[in-house]
Amino acid sequence: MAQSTNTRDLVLEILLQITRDGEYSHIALKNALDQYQYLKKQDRAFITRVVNGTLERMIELDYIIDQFSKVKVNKMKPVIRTILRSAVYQLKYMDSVPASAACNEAVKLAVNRGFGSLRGFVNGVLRNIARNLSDVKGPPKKERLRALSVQYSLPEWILKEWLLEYEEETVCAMAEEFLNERPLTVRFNPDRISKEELLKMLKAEGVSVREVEGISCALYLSDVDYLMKLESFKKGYYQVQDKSSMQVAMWASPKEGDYIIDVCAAPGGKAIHLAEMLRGTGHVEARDLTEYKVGLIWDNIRRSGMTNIEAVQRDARVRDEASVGKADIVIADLPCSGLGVLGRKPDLKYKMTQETQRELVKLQQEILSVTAEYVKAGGTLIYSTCTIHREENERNARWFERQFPQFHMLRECQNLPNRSLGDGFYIAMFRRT
Ligand SMILES: C[S@@+](CC[C@H](N)C(=O)[O-])C[C@H]1O[C@@H](n2cnc3c(N)ncnc32)[C@H](O)[C@@H]1O
Repeated sequence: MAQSTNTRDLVLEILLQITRDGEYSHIALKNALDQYQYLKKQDRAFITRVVNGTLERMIELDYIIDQFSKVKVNKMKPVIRTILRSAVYQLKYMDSVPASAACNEAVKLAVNRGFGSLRGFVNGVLRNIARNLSDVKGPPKKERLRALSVQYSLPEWILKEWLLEYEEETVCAMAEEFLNERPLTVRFNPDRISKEELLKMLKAEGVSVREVEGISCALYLSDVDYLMKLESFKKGYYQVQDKSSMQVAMWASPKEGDYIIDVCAAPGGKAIHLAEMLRGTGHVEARDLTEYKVGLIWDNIRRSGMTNIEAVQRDARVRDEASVGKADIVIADLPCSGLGVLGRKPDLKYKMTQETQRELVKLQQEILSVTAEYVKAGGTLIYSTCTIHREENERNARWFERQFPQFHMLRECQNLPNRSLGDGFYIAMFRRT
């Protein structure tokens, strides 16, 4: 693989945006790949792989670097530590990159970024790592948390929390799962295109497709270079949506003519699924907080071709008098710590803190209290998150039942991240009596 310094500079820039400037990984990557559409397919794949891989394995990479550098990673300048991290990722996890290329290109990057005085340091640390990588031992087993943290690149506080709630075997299986490559899952609208026609179209576009067991309108796509460029995507035949998140509309099972409010809907996956299930009848109001998010929903609505759905800017914490007692179904797919989707958004594990998690539990309760009122008698409320943290899930559901006895729970489910089930996800369905 002969990636140029420019490609690696792009990797460096994206990683800095994420780790130094706080941008979300999926947004930083998407913006860069949108901007550099002209790059060769293999360069784009290299950028995606190194950015995601470096984030996925960052704790382990830092541990390795710290074994060979006098200056510890957390004391380094952001540019230098980011160059070293992504170079060590290539050394350890990308057989296709020769060690000499990973080291030389890292030195060039440091020089180009104005750190010529550190070329000897970068070169020395990386060559030393390249020579001795196979001898690096993890922390001793007696430091159990630290050893697991380095093995799975998960912050210790997250592991500690999960170990209180799940068996160690389960925690390790989930942690392992987050490091596996995840398929791109899409849901197509059978009213717009038959499965046979879509499979034919995707094949002609060079995309490999696998069917999803148990969900006839879902497909796994691979060999996708740039989704937005595919005619099949632009025509709105399908939406990107994980298998577990498709459960929301399937559980809600709307009937023709239903009025549905999705109070936190962007980018619109579940709301559009519901609009499709209404088959042109009824109405879905897909709300979100900001103009930007509402714009994202509109983009997807337009692409989907559905006309029984609209996107509306509204703060779910603020009571909307006009909606009280009006909805057959309310979807509360609320902001959460997102620790069930670390396989897709690896940076979340470094951004999330216990304090933020606690604040999110309060926010979820606040939004549930306001929006539950929109459900009409006999109507349904679905609460969901993409996390596996019980405080945000089962315990919030119990809290809701105590606070709102006019609702009773019909069913709930905690999906743990798993290759066949999809992302980590929680759903609870309540009926208003
Ligand atoms: C888990 S995401 C929703 C995903 C969406 N249901 C889907 O299937 O595509 C949570 C959403 O809540 C939105 N949000 C956060 N605070 C909000 C608030 N106070 N009012 C409305 N939406 C809010 C976020 O902007 C984010 O888009």
